[in-house]
Amino acid sequence: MSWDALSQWMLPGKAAQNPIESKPTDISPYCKTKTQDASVAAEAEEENASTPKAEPVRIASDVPTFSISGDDDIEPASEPTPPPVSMFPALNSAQRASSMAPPPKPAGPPAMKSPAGLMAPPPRLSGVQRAPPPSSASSLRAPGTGPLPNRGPPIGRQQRISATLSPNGTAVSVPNPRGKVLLSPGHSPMDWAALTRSGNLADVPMFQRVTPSELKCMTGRKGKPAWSSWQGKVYNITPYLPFHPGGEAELMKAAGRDGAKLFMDVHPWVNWENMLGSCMVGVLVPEDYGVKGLEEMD
Ligand code: HEM
Repeated sequence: MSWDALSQWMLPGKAAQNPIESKPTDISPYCKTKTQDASVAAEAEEENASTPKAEPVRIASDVPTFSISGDDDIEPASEPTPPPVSMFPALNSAQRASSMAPPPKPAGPPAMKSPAGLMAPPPRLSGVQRAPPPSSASSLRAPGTGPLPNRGPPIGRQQRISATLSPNGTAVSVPNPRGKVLLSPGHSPMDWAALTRSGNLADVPMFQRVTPSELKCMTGRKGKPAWSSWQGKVYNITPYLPFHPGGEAELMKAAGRDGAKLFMDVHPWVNWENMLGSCMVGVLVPEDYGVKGLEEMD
């Protein structure tokens, strides 16, 4: 197949007129904060105290001694400073004597304390059917109904082109002022070129003389073929309908009548005769063509 077959459908010198070509971070329960670290260490110390352990032999001189009131202001870094004892309210104050009631406990069942000091998980709702967890495979499954993505238009239906692919593969919306359609698979211009070479597509036994009223009859509806005339010749445009880049509906406007004006208004650079040569039915004759001939014979 050669592209030459397509270029011959363009009228010489007209192709150039074609405008187309041209919350702060969530910390996991396993990730402890500094305060959690301190409490966990305190718990561990308590546990150690209750567990009997072998005591190492200690030499009294190893124990460091400190003087609180002394001038020595160097504190050993290894010993943590004991937290200051709260002196408020004062030991002899009325507030202490009245002994304030503790804050009320929250209503509801007491929260279970887990060994790690973490909150217990919320109770499960009994009787509630849980939905299965979304699986990654479900997103790969084809939907039961509706169109599938990226499959193009349904076969047998033409759709106006409204998007194309950019060089990086993303869909780009483009204006389609010319009204081109997406042709269904197997109906490209190349396919049409191959079909026209395969034989005669006029669907008539021999060349016909077609009167205007006969042409008017061939509308492509009610089982009749669609014929159209161009410069005195009549063509069967039915086989070309699914191949027409402008869509079937547009082409059907020329059915049953002279299509020259419509054709030239849209694409004067297209070569009708070359494209539809194998669809030629015959020639257009005046309405009284046959009658006149018979009258002359009388
Ligand atoms: C009957 C013979 C016809 C033939 C052989 C024919 C052929 C073509 C071709 C080859 C194209 C593509 C043009 C391009 O890519 O530059 C086209 C497009 C188009 N045709 Fe036709 N056509 C015919 C009749 C008609 C008629 C009668 C109409 C309108 C009533 C029409 C409307 C369109 C439109 C809107 C487009 C898309 C826009 C464009 O390409 O300019 N065509 N046609």
